Amino acid sequence: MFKSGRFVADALGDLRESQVQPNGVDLTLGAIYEQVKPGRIERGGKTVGDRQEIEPSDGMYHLDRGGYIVEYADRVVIPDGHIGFLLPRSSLLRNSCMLDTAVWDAGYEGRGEGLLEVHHPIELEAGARVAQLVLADAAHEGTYEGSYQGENL
Ligand SMILES: O=c1ccn([C@H]2C[C@H](O)[C@@H](COP(=O)(O)OP(=O)(O)OP(=O)(O)O)O2)c(=O)[nH]1
Repeated sequence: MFKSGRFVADALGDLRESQVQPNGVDLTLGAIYEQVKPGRIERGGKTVGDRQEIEPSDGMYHLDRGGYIVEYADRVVIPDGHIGFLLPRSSLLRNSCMLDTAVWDAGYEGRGEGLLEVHHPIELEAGARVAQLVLADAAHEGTYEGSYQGENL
């Protein structure tokens, strides 16, 4: 069963009321990076490629077509007994953009990242709501202990 937005908000704490939605909470734009060096994914490990931060002008990002790493401004906590899914705000889709996301594991805590695909130039304000996090009940063995634990805190 998916939890209510209020439940998700209580799990994360420290959110603006405008971020609380009926079925989840909206995450906001913290920083945007452009990858400049290749990463590497091996059978036993991985490396994230170097990136350069893009600076907003007067608080606004003016993005051309391309792929960008987005860091969310909000600290996410996935409580035991749950799994998180992050979905793009539909206004991004309606503006020819997509946010690609993965599974948020039980026990993860941090300011996570996603891939923003810009298929038509767009302007995004720092702190704008860009995605919605939902939580569902889930069985799991152990909790997240990977290299992204505690990232960007
Ligand atoms: O869109 C997403 C989805 C998940 N995460 C966070 C939460 C998740 O628990 C953590 C690790 O995700 P995943 O397990 O998919 O990463 P991995 O590449 O398999 O790394 P690891 O080996 O550390 O598990 O990253 C994000 O920041 N963005």
